[in-house]
Amino acid sequence: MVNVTEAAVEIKDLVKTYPSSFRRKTFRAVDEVSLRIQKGEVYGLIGPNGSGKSTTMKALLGLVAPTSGECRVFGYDSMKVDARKYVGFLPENPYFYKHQTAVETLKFYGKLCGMRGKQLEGRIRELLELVSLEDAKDRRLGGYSKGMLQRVGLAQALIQDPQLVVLDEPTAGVDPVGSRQIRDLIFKLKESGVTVFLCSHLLEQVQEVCDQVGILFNGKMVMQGSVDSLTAVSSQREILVEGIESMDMEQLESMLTKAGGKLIECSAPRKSLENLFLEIAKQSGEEAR
Ligand SMILES: Nc1ncnc2c1ncn2[C@@H]1O[C@H](COP(=O)(O)OP(=O)(O)OP(=O)(O)O)[C@@H](O)[C@H]1O
Repeated sequence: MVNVTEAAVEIKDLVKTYPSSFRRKTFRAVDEVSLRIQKGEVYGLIGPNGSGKSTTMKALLGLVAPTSGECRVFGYDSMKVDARKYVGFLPENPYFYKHQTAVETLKFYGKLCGMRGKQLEGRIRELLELVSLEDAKDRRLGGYSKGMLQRVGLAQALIQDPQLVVLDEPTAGVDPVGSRQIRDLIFKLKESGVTVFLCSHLLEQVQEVCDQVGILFNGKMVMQGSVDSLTAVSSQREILVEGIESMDMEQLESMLTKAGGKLIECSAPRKSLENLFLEIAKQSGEEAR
């Protein structure tokens, strides 16, 4: 059973060094990183290439041994087998046997987790429905698109009904329709109380889906907190007006000046390129493949 009194993830002063060829010095891929994820939260780790995101995740999963510091999953030391019972993982570049179908792949991973028979078959059915791959379940993965492969990867990560899911770039190489499906899946996981720890370069989606965000640069955690607290510009207010054909800008500006403010920008709002793309995809009846 998951320890209900513990945080889902606790990383304390994590350091991971690798040998560097330069004068036999070591290089710090992760440099005293600490973070805590409460149960049911979605936490996003962001940062440029090589900033230490994957290494932090791998240390949490016990796939790399920390040089110093500690990582705990529901209170269990990450290097101990107990910590892995409640965790699902989607690696950055998941490798699947291309000759297997989605059902065969999920059966393989389910068996690795000790699942068998009716329990495993039922779980596979549920997951194929969750990731919308029922129609393609008997096709070989060699013919799957990148978006479909990522969804098989997600189903694989969820096979043993984990309480914590670690997703390393879940939308890498996936088009906007596919990445929106993955975003919706993350929302579904959150709704069902699963804790999600992800890293991504799609900052708009991270902002949409995460409760907490950590920003890594050169292996160091430079900022972390709730998305709202990090993104709010507390000294400004945004007002969106509809139904005015022509506006006396001078009048508006003088009103704002009288109230002690200053008009910084006045323009028609824009939709994001992502929303525009999704609208067009919908209009042209594009089904996610
Ligand atoms: N096994 C290893 N041996 C040596 N150096 C490594 C090893 N694994 C990672 N590194 C180095 O550690 C640094 C952090 O790598 P990491 O993969 O954690 O970054 P990342 O933030 O996940 O990058 P990306 O966004 O490109 O996936 C990089 O400079 C990388 O080259």
